[in-house]
Amino acid sequence: MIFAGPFLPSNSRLEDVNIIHVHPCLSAVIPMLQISTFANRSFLAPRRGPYPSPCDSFGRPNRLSLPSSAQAQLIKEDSEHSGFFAHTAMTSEKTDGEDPVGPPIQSMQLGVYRVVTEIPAPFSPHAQWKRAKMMFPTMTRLVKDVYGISPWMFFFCLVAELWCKSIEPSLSLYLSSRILMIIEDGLKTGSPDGAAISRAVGLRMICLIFTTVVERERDHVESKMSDRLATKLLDYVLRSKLATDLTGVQANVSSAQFSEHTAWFTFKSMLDSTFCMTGALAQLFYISSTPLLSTGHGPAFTLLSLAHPILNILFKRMLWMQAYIVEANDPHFLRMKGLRELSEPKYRQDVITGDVVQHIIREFRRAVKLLGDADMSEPYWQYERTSGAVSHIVTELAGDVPILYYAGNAIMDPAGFSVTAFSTLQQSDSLLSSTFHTILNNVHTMTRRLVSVKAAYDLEEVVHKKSGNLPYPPLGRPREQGMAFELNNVSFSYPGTTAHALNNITLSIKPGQLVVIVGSNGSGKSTIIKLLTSLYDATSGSITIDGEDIRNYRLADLRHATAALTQDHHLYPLSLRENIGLGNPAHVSNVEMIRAAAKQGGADGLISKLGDGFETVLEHPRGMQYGIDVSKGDGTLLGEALEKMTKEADVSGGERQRLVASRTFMRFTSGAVKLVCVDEPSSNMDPEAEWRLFKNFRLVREGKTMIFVTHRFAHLTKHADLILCMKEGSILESGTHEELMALDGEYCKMFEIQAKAFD
Ligand SMILES: Nc1ncnc2c1ncn2[C@@H]1O[C@H](COP(=O)(O)OP(=O)(O)OP(=O)(O)O)[C@@H](O)[C@H]1O
Repeated sequence: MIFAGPFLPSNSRLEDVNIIHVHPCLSAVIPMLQISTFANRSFLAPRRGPYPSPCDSFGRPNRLSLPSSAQAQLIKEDSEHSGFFAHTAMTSEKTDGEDPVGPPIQSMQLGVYRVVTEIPAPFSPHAQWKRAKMMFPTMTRLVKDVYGISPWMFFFCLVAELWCKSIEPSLSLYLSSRILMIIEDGLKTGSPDGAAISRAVGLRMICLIFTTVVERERDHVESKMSDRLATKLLDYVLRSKLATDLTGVQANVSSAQFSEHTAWFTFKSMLDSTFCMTGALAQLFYISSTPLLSTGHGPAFTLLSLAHPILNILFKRMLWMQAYIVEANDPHFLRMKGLRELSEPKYRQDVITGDVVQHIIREFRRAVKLLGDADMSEPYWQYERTSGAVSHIVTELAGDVPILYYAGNAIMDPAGFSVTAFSTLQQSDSLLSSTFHTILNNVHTMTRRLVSVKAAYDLEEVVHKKSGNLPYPPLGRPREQGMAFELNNVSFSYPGTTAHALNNITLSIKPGQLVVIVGSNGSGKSTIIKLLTSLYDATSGSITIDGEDIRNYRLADLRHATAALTQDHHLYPLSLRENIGLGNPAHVSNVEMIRAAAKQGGADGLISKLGDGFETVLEHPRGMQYGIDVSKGDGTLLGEALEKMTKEADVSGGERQRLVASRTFMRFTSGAVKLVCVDEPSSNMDPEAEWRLFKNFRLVREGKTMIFVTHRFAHLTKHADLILCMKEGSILESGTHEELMALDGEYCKMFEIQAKAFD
């Protein structure tokens, strides 16, 4: 059970976050923290500004994410800390992994949770400047992107923010103090000036109405800008990610997490920080320069009002003010949770047929007993409680110091006491406190978010597999001939690993041959296919296609000439028509071709049974329907509505494989395919479907070299021109079925094991 903080955006999907598994209690905490956002226009504001908002201007929770290298470190140090729990302790983590990014991290145990945070670096102007310089190009590019969406909307946002964050709070403060002053004067003289009071109240009302209109319009425009920026950036990220080949994926370079609204939130944080700063300066100027307020006390009062937010920041431990990771690591707590999950419908059948109900209850009680009084409350609260009692009391008292100061002065010098000044200074205390918090929070979140935005922009720099210049098929080559391969001493290790998946493979595949690769698990069968289909380059040795080094050909041409079908291929979250049609994008709407391909893949029957036929969407994009505080089958009408909404057509595993295979048959309609690689695509198919599939492949083999990987010999090996029997990354035996049987070696042994089953 792991989750990452401070918060996930309400519109984020689980796969958008770096560390998955979001703690359910987070949803309970967010509204509580949202309540604490400060109403800075209140007439007589509460004494103490609350914590800075963890939400953006749309009320959506902020989101931060850790750099992937930090995760790697955390995962790495997992083992070092297992078994360490049930007390509060802080240890510094080593960050000596490869490619360390960001500040060092520290881990602490809070009850049943381990919490990992960054250790804030001591303030260093040089380091800050370096960091700012590093982020400057990202900031500039972001501002340009936002401006590019709509210049007038951009300027409207600037002006609206300037009004709402800088001008309006000071103006409000001025107007409310003016109303109070007139009232106070009236009380002193015994004849209140009704006209002046009405004018001042009217002005304040106008200001309030104007601000409300500006805010509404601003929210409207910002929401549009946010969506447009999101789609612009998503388009960019999509293009970059789709261009990333397996080498990049394997090296984890395309895993930059990017929630669609991150860029806008970053821009907003930049605006907010700037205008909050100018707003704070305006307030300070007003307090210290207004004669009524500055009767010797304004500046002192101003300084004292800053004590509370400063002490709060220095001493109050607030987990959500920083990026953090929480992991429930108490074994008894985890066991208790695991046992509790066994009551979910998913496990019903196993639990009932396994007759384990009593065991689960007994073990659950045992885990609860062993857990004892270990603190299970949310880590945010536990973290807050780790701050010392003295600093806590001092911080809270600091909030009252400005008022105590003023009250003391009122006793010493009653003539200089003014209720208006008292109230205005009290308001400004709250206002400054809140502004201060907002600035700090914004600067902090902006810095973190800029890292995500930079990661998204950096996707452009991902090193892709190099492409050669030679066209394929080479000019003058007979069009109806399959690919020919020569592998010479080929060895291969996957990126980031040292173990050889393939060892000194030497092999020759003639054009149009039907090759079958067999061998034990992990022997390198799929890896050979990945090299032949140019997903990876050999680590050493050479591979040629039609006598030319494979790396010299244009990658796009090779991909066009290759059809691959493996058990790792998936259905797309699109209609079945597109799922099959995309085998040949040029004919994605050609129903006749798609129907024929579906027949060859054995999927025609199942498609006709589905209500929407070829338009059925089996895989919907994730997270498109969800309920809050409602669950399917909870007995409410809402629960029932959710159930109907999320009910999707589904097919069996074997039927899925038939659909994916149909896409490969559609691919043949391009006429360009010269190599077909089929890697165990029929593991879930019934014997007849499997037999038909291989038969249909053999029927279209003309002009193509076909390579099959299989564990089931029956349908293929007797038709094979060449069988490769692999073991531990090497080719142990090669030849036809008869030749290998005559060898009486590994192949013969495997064949006989399968044949014996039928004796
Ligand atoms: N993406 C990867 N990263 C690192 N190592 C990998 C990767 N894929 C496979 N390997 C390793 O490479 C070796 C060969 O794997 P490969 O998938 O080619 O075996 P296989 O013969 O196809 O196995 P199976 O019959 O189980 O499908 C194995 O030791 C495997 O663990």
